[in-house]
Amino acid sequence: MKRYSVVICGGGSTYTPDMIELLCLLQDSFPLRKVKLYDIDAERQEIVGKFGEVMFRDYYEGLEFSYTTDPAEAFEDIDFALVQIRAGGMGLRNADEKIPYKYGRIGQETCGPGGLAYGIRSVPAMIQLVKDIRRYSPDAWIINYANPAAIVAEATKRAFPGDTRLVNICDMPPDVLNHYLPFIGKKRSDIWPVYFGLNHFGWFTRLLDRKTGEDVLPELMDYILGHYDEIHAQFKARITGPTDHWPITFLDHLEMIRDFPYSLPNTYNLYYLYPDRTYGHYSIDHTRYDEVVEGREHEVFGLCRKVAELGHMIGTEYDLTDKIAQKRASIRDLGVETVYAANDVHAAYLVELVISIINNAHEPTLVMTENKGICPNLDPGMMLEVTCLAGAQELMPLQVGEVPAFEKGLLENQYACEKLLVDAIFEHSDMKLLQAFTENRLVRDADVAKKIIADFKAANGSEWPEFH
Ligand SMILES: NC(=O)c1ccc[n+]([C@@H]2O[C@H](COP(=O)([O-])OP(=O)(O)OC[C@H]3O[C@@H](n4cnc5c(N)ncnc54)[C@H](O)[C@@H]3O)[C@@H](O)[C@H]2O)c1
Ligand SMILES: O=P(O)(O)OC[C@H]1O[C@H](O[C@H]2[C@H](O)[C@@H](O)[C@@H](O)O[C@@H]2CO)[C@H](O)[C@@H](O)[C@@H]1O
Ligand SMILES: [Mn+2]
Repeated sequence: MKRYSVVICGGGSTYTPDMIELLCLLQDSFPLRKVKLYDIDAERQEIVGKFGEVMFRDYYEGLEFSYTTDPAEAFEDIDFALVQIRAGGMGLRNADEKIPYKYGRIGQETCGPGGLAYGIRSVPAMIQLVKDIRRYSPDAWIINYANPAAIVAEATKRAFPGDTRLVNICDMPPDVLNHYLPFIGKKRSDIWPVYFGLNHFGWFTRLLDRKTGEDVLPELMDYILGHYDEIHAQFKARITGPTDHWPITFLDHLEMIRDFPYSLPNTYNLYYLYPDRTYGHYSIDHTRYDEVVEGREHEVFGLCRKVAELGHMIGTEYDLTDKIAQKRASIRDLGVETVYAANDVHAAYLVELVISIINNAHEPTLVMTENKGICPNLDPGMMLEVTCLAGAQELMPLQVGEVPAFEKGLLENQYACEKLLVDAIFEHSDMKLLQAFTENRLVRDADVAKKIIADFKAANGSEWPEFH
């Protein structure tokens, strides 16, 4: 079997250690000859790079591993670029999330005004990154997680028209399935999902059993509504404290399902449909940024430093020998647990896509792709997150059909906002920038938009492009 070369862009990402572990677990399904990390922050990346040196030395015989800040070194001779950069870093995520609260608006990483500011940084960063990758490895697959994925997808659609090996993905929809499918005795690999929406604003409308073709979403909805109090208590019991973001999110999500019990929504829909409730989860003094720095970043980097200090994982409390031996079978049987307090479905979802591509397996995978009639009553230019069959040459979208009035109204408004923002970035247009912020359901008011934009401009300094 061919052995592949992979570069992880954003090597200093808190998700990289989990990704490295998964690559060790999947040596048979996704055999590698080379793994490189690439980042613009050498110091941050070195924390993960030193960890990767130990893990790969212990568990990946013959693999060539390195980490660099040099694009030429990073992008020469690669088959897959796995992208998880954070343009502007966590410091500006803090600004994205705190500034809107100053004006009574939700501060969130990818939604609302914070997501728009994030998009203003991510678009130029991603366009440069793709250009750099294409310069050295024109045929490499670029699988992108960098957010805000909806805005990045809209911008890269325009900047790289026809680039069928540039794919934007999100781990939220599979995470929603991981939370609910077990209620009907299923897991993700048992079903073909039918989903539509923009990234972080979508709905599952059918869940087709891969054996029988039967739509099991009605069964799942019946189960949820029939056992609502029991599930609510179960989800509530998972909340360990006021900063336990995901269990709190999924409790709100369960209540949203009860209000709109005909489809399975994305958790991010909560921001748009329940803005008062989601606004109240945070404040100008404390947002998700604080929880991530105190939580995932602290835990993951602490672990990386410990393993680097030990110089080995084999024979220590971090030994993965048994787990690797057990898991080397297949991605499909991969349990979602990992040794890290951080993420699970994040790495698994991306590698599942890659394995489908290298095997030309045409697995059903949610990715962002141009509408062009998939949902005929939505703007044809929308970068819709829909089910595509992932093959070696391209990802082929499944048709969805007309969407209902409620979802159509929400998505057309959100797309107008995202499209205007990308217009503003490409045209350096102050007017379109103000229109994009004012259009957004979480801003709505031009006076508020002007104040938020002014504060974002000050906070972003040189990271904020010229608008006139
Ligand atoms: N699509 C999804 O569903 C999904 C899921 C989880 C995380 N993410 C995204 O993945 C990214 C990483 O998340 P994180 O919390 O680990 O971030 P992080 O801040 O921990 O790490 C991001 C890394 O990217 C680096 N970076 C920034 N700009 C870069 C550039 N131009 N070139 C190379 N490296 C660059 C930073 O120096 C940093 O080391 C974020 O954009 C996050 O929003 C997306
Ligand atoms: O607030 P963060 O940095 O913890 O997470 C923001 C990201 O949240 C989603 O990714 C989730 C993922 O869906 C969940 O299963 C688990 O792995 O945690 C991830 C992040 O913690 C969302 O899809 C991303 O776009 C966000 O960046
Ligand atoms: Mn996402």
